[in-house]
Amino acid sequence: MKNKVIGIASDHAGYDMKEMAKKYLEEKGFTVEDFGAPSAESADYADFAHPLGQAISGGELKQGIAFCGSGNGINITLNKHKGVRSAYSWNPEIARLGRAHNDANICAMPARFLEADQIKEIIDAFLTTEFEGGRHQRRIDKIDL
Ligand SMILES: O=C(CO)[C@H](O)[C@H](O)[C@H](O)COP(=O)(O)O
Repeated sequence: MKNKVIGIASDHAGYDMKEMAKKYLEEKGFTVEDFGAPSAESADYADFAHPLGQAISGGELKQGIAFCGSGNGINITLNKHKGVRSAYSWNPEIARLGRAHNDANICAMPARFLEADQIKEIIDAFLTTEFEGGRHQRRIDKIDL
């Protein structure tokens, strides 16, 4: 398990915010493993979500950040992977709750509906919040089929 490594993925619609977030995370001292998209050229979110989901599900990476235009497609795809809990995070409080209550291991955001500063705040909330455990662990234990 790589601890200070964060996986990141987007489609074309999330590409610019992915690049921005990658730089922000690197400035904070994280190593970022980029699963694409490689550019803002039209692409399909599942092609980049699945490799990130596999890395989290397989235990190779502990946490990830993901973007698509609305955030829906990439979030839906990531959550198909066993053990992945991708929280659809459109503001910092939702991201904080995703960690505190859901032990989310991926933070998925709607790139076309957020400014860069909002995304930085969401990432900060996601990365600095600990899982509370207790009753929330019992609930999480019931998620995977
Ligand atoms: O938001 C998305 C999926 O939930 C994608 O990022 C796409 O951008 C969206 O589906 C719109 O597609 P388009 O090819 O960018 O018009």
